[in-house]
Amino acid sequence: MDKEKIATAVRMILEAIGEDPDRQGLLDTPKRVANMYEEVFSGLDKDPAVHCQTVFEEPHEEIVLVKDIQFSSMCEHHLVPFIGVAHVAYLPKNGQVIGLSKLARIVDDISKRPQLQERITKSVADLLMKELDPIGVMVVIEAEHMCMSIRGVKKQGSKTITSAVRGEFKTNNKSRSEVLALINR
Ligand SMILES: Nc1nc2c(ncn2[C@@H]2O[C@H](COP(=O)(O)OP(=O)(O)OP(=O)(O)O)[C@@H](O)[C@H]2O)c(=O)[nH]1
Ligand SMILES: [Zn+2]
Repeated sequence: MDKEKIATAVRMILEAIGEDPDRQGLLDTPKRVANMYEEVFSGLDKDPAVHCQTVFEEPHEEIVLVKDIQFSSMCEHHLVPFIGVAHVAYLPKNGQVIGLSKLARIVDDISKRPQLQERITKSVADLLMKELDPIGVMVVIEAEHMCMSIRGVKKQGSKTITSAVRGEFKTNNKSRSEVLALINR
C-alpha cells in the first residue's frame, strides 16, 4: 500500500475543505489516516483461503455455528465504516471440521477491503463451499452503515441484514430454520 500517496491525498483534502494542514492539530493527520487505511484495508493483500487449511478429523455431522463475530468494514461507495456481526454456520462433510477461529479470520480478511455487505456475505459462503466442501453453509450478517446514519438519509440505528445460503441449508427448510433459531435465541 502506498502510504505516502495516501498522506499526500489527505493533505489535499484538508486544503480542499478550507483547513490549514500545517496547523498544530492537523500536522500528523495525513500520516495517521495513512496508517488507518493500511489497517482497515489490510484484507486487500490477504488470501482468506489459507484459513481453510486448518481442518481436523472429527465425526461431527451436525450444525457448527459461530455467531456474533464482530466485524467492521468500509463501504466502497462512501469510504465510511459499516459495523456489525456475522454469523457463520456449516454442516461438516466426511468428518472434516475447520478451526473455529478460522471462520472469524475469514470474515476479517474479506471485510478489510472496500466492500458491500452483500459481497462479504456471499464471499464468505462461497469460499467455505469451495475450500471446505461441506454439506451446507449459511452466512447471516447484520450491520449498521455509517453512510446511512451520519449523513445522507441519517437513519441512525437502522440495520441491514443479508444472508447467503448454500447446499443443504438451501434445500432443507428444517436445517435452515434450525440455524436461524440458534442465531436468534
Ligand atoms: N446494496 C448496498 N448498498 C450500499 C452498501 N453500502 C452503502 N450502500 C448504498 O450505496 C448507495 C449509493 O447511492 P448514490 O445515490 O450513488 O450515492 P449518494 O448520493 O451518496 O446516496 P445517499 O446515501 O442516498 O445519499 C446508497 O443507497 C447507500 O446506502 C452496501 O453494502 N450494499
Ligand atoms: Zn456508503
